[in-house]
Amino acid sequence: MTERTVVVGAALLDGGRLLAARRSAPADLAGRWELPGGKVEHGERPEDALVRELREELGVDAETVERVPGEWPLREPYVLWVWTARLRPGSPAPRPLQDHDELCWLTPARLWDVPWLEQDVPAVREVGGRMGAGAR
Ligand SMILES: Nc1nc2c([nH]c(=O)n2[C@H]2C[C@H](O)[C@@H](COP(=O)(O)OP(=O)(O)OP(=O)(O)O)O2)c(=O)[nH]1
Repeated sequence: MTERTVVVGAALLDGGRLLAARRSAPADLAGRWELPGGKVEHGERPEDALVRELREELGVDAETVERVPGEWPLREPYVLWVWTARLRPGSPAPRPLQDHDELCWLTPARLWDVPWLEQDVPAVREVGGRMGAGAR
Protein backbone atom coordinates (compact mmCIF):
# COMPACT_ATOMS: atom_id res chain seq x y z
CA MET A 1 0.00 0.00 0.00
CA THR A 2 1.26 3.45 -0.84
CA GLU A 3 1.73 5.76 2.14
CA ARG A 4 -0.23 8.95 1.79
CA THR A 5 1.41 12.26 2.44
CA VAL A 6 -0.82 14.96 3.83
CA VAL A 7 -0.53 18.40 2.26
CA VAL A 8 -2.14 21.07 4.42
CA GLY A 9 -3.74 24.09 2.79
CA ALA A 10 -4.95 27.28 4.43
CA ALA A 11 -8.18 29.06 3.73
CA LEU A 12 -6.68 32.25 5.17
CA LEU A 13 -9.57 34.61 5.74
CA ASP A 14 -9.45 38.30 6.55
CA GLY A 15 -12.37 40.72 6.44
CA GLY A 16 -14.49 38.13 4.63
CA ARG A 17 -11.89 37.63 1.88
CA LEU A 18 -9.89 34.50 1.03
CA LEU A 19 -6.18 34.60 0.19
CA ALA A 20 -5.27 32.86 -3.06
CA ALA A 21 -1.63 32.30 -4.02
CA ARG A 22 -0.24 31.85 -7.54
CA ARG A 23 2.39 29.11 -7.79
CA SER A 24 5.70 29.94 -9.40
CA ALA A 25 7.01 26.34 -9.55
CA PRO A 26 7.16 23.55 -10.61
CA ALA A 27 6.52 24.30 -14.27
CA ASP A 28 3.38 22.17 -14.54
CA LEU A 29 1.72 24.02 -11.62
CA ALA A 30 3.16 27.50 -12.24
CA GLY A 31 0.62 30.19 -13.02
CA ARG A 32 -2.24 28.38 -11.32
CA TRP A 33 -3.69 29.44 -7.97
CA GLU A 34 -3.81 27.43 -4.77
CA LEU A 35 -4.36 27.55 -1.05
CA PRO A 36 -0.96 28.28 0.53
CA GLY A 37 0.50 25.45 2.60
CA GLY A 38 2.67 22.40 2.09
CA LYS A 39 3.65 18.95 3.24
CA VAL A 40 3.35 17.85 6.83
CA GLU A 41 6.72 16.70 8.13
CA HIS A 42 7.25 13.47 10.03
CA GLY A 43 5.94 13.75 13.59
CA GLU A 44 4.46 17.20 13.01
CA ARG A 45 0.83 18.10 13.82
CA PRO A 46 -0.94 19.18 10.63
CA GLU A 47 -2.05 22.46 12.23
CA ASP A 48 1.55 23.21 13.25
CA ALA A 49 2.74 22.40 9.74
CA LEU A 50 0.25 24.88 8.34
CA VAL A 51 1.32 27.69 10.66
CA ARG A 52 4.97 26.93 9.76
CA GLU A 53 4.28 26.89 6.02
CA LEU A 54 2.39 30.19 6.21
CA ARG A 55 5.33 31.76 8.06
CA GLU A 56 7.86 30.41 5.52
CA GLU A 57 5.88 31.12 2.37
CA LEU A 58 4.07 34.34 3.28
CA GLY A 59 5.97 35.78 6.25
CA VAL A 60 2.81 35.88 8.37
CA ASP A 61 1.96 34.99 11.95
CA ALA A 62 -1.23 32.96 11.50
CA GLU A 63 -3.38 30.56 13.49
CA THR A 64 -5.69 27.81 12.36
CA VAL A 65 -9.38 28.17 13.20
CA GLU A 66 -11.15 24.97 12.12
CA ARG A 67 -10.76 22.05 9.79
CA VAL A 68 -12.79 22.22 6.61
CA PRO A 69 -14.32 18.76 6.48
CA GLY A 70 -13.10 16.66 3.61
CA GLU A 71 -9.97 15.25 2.02
CA TRP A 72 -9.07 15.88 -1.59
CA PRO A 73 -6.70 13.75 -3.70
CA LEU A 74 -3.76 15.54 -5.30
CA ARG A 75 -1.15 13.83 -7.42
CA GLU A 76 -0.04 10.52 -5.84
CA PRO A 77 0.72 10.13 -2.94
CA TYR A 78 -0.62 13.48 -1.72
CA VAL A 79 -3.98 14.34 -0.19
CA LEU A 80 -5.11 17.85 0.70
CA TRP A 81 -6.52 18.75 4.12
CA VAL A 82 -7.72 22.31 4.64
CA TRP A 83 -8.12 24.53 7.68
CA THR A 84 -9.59 27.98 7.86
CA ALA A 85 -6.98 30.29 9.32
CA ARG A 86 -6.55 33.92 10.31
CA LEU A 87 -3.74 36.38 10.87
CA ARG A 88 -2.83 36.92 14.50
CA PRO A 89 -2.90 40.50 15.79
CA GLY A 90 0.23 42.35 14.69
CA SER A 91 1.04 39.87 11.90
CA PRO A 92 2.78 41.32 8.86
CA ALA A 93 0.67 41.32 5.69
CA PRO A 94 1.28 38.27 3.47
CA ARG A 95 4.03 38.53 0.87
CA PRO A 96 4.98 35.91 -1.76
CA LEU A 97 8.35 34.87 -0.28
CA GLN A 98 8.53 31.26 -1.48
CA ASP A 99 6.71 29.09 -4.05
CA HIS A 100 4.41 31.93 -5.19
CA ASP A 101 4.77 35.03 -7.36
CA GLU A 102 1.43 36.71 -6.67
CA LEU A 103 -1.19 36.85 -3.94
CA CYS A 104 -4.78 38.00 -4.14
CA TRP A 105 -7.53 38.55 -1.56
CA LEU A 106 -10.80 37.31 -3.07
CA THR A 107 -14.26 38.37 -1.97
CA PRO A 108 -16.95 35.67 -2.21
CA ALA A 109 -18.20 37.24 -5.44
CA ARG A 110 -14.70 37.09 -6.96
CA LEU A 111 -13.79 33.60 -5.77
CA TRP A 112 -13.71 32.08 -9.25
CA ASP A 113 -11.88 34.96 -10.94
CA VAL A 114 -8.51 33.18 -10.70
CA PRO A 115 -7.55 29.90 -12.42
CA TRP A 116 -7.32 27.57 -9.42
CA LEU A 117 -5.38 24.33 -9.73
CA GLU A 118 -7.98 21.86 -10.97
CA GLN A 119 -7.41 19.58 -7.99
CA ASP A 120 -8.10 22.48 -5.59
CA VAL A 121 -11.53 23.29 -7.03
CA PRO A 122 -13.55 20.96 -4.76
CA ALA A 123 -11.79 22.31 -1.66
CA VAL A 124 -12.28 25.92 -2.77
CA ARG A 125 -15.93 25.17 -3.44
CA GLU A 126 -16.29 23.90 0.13
CA VAL A 127 -14.55 26.99 1.51
CA GLY A 128 -16.68 29.24 -0.70
CA GLY A 129 -19.84 27.67 0.66
CA ARG A 130 -18.73 28.65 4.15
CA MET A 131 -17.99 32.21 2.98
CA GLY A 132 -21.41 32.50 1.35
CA ALA A 133 -20.01 32.55 -2.19
CA GLY A 134 -22.13 31.63 -5.19
CA ALA A 135 -21.90 28.02 -6.33
CA ARG A 136 -19.68 26.93 -9.18
N1 LIG B 1 0.52 23.89 -0.79
C1 LIG B 1 -0.33 23.38 -1.69
N2 LIG B 1 0.10 22.38 -2.49
C2 LIG B 1 -0.76 21.91 -3.37
C3 LIG B 1 -2.09 22.41 -3.49
N3 LIG B 1 -2.71 21.74 -4.50
C4 LIG B 1 -1.81 20.87 -5.01
O1 LIG B 1 -1.99 20.08 -5.94
N4 LIG B 1 -0.62 20.95 -4.32
C5 LIG B 1 0.56 20.11 -4.56
C6 LIG B 1 1.78 20.83 -5.01
C7 LIG B 1 2.89 19.94 -4.49
O2 LIG B 1 3.04 18.83 -5.37
C8 LIG B 1 2.33 19.41 -3.18
C9 LIG B 1 2.72 20.26 -1.98
O3 LIG B 1 3.89 20.85 -2.25
P1 LIG B 1 4.48 22.20 -1.64
O4 LIG B 1 5.57 22.55 -2.58
O5 LIG B 1 3.44 23.23 -1.38
O6 LIG B 1 4.97 21.65 -0.26
P2 LIG B 1 6.27 22.08 0.56
O7 LIG B 1 6.25 23.58 0.70
O8 LIG B 1 6.25 21.25 1.80
O9 LIG B 1 7.37 21.63 -0.46
P3 LIG B 1 8.90 21.33 -0.38
O10 LIG B 1 9.34 21.57 1.03
O11 LIG B 1 9.00 19.91 -0.84
O12 LIG B 1 9.46 22.30 -1.38
O13 LIG B 1 0.92 19.47 -3.32
C10 LIG B 1 -2.51 23.43 -2.62
O14 LIG B 1 -3.64 23.93 -2.65
N5 LIG B 1 -1.60 23.89 -1.73
